[in-house]
Amino acid sequence: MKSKASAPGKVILFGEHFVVYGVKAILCAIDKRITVSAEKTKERKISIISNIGKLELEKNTSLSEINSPLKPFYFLANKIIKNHDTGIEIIVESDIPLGVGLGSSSACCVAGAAAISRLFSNTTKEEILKLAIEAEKTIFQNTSGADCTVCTYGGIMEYDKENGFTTIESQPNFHLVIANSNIEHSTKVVVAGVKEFKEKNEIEFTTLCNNESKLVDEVLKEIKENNIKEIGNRVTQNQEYLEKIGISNDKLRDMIKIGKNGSFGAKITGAGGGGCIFALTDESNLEKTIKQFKEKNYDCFSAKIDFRGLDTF
Ligand SMILES: Nc1ncnc2c1ncn2[C@@H]1O[C@H](COP(=O)(O)OP(=O)(O)OP(=O)(O)O)[C@@H](O)[C@H]1O
Ligand SMILES: C[C@@](O)(CCO)CC(=O)[O-]
Repeated sequence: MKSKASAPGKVILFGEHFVVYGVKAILCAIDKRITVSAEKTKERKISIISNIGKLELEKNTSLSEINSPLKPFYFLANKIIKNHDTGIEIIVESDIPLGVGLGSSSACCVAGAAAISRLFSNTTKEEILKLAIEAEKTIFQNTSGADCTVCTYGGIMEYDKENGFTTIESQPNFHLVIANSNIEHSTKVVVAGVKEFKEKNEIEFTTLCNNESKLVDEVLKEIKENNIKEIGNRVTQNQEYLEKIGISNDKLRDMIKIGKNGSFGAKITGAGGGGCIFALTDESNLEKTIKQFKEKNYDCFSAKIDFRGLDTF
């Protein structure tokens, strides 16, 4: 028997990094996916095959001995098959570029948790999300849980660490143009850098958290009114807060300048330090924005909101 699951990547529209410290964020899932298939095997090993490499280990290997980006899959498989007399083979297929802020790790953890657990029982989305966050913590202990949540449920949502998520019911008519700096980041490393900034600048960081929190509340009102111009201004304002915490660089600033030129606003999305930015557009300025990135030889594509979330088949 084979079990298959897929989960979308994501864009953080507002609130990355501040969400780790309890501020509300706004996120949406995007139409790029990771698909994981899992199959029981007679050989009692855990084997993982992905476009980024392979890992094959005996059951019950200590996690501290595993130095592989495939560790979250091993963690999930070992936890789930612990009491079953079986091995497992996992295959990962991805169309989400890795380490650029589009939630590849969360999509892996969500699709992995679903594909593996559903070989044994009919796990709910809630249970899968819990497993996925545990798996993500094997590579990035401090995760806010925001990314796994939106990859599980899809759509557009507000999220905070204490209260979890609330779906945003109004479906704004915007398009996102995502441009990739092709500078890979490690979310864990960038988040650690922000922690250092916070510790050295406690007062400034608290002010930034308060400002971000107000900004997110205003955006939630503007989304209801579909006021795209105003939402775009908030995107640009949010980027200023991200500049202050040190996760931007010259290339990202150049991309944001290009993005802002044709669109309603542009900012980094995800951890930063590299990775992607997005520009907020609608039908009126979508093509122009894409053209401007292409003219400067930036890798870019338009993304739609994914409303499917986790899919199992
Ligand atoms: N195709 C893949 N196959 C296996 N593992 C993958 C794949 N893509 C991503 N991963 C997992 O996700 C990790 C990258 O996660 P990281 O958090 O650094 O970036 P991201 O999730 O793409 O960005 P962000 O967290 O900012 O959205 C990899 O080290 C690996 O563990
Ligand atoms: C940087 C961060 O806010 C988002 C990464 O996509 C980290 C997190 O929320 O776990």
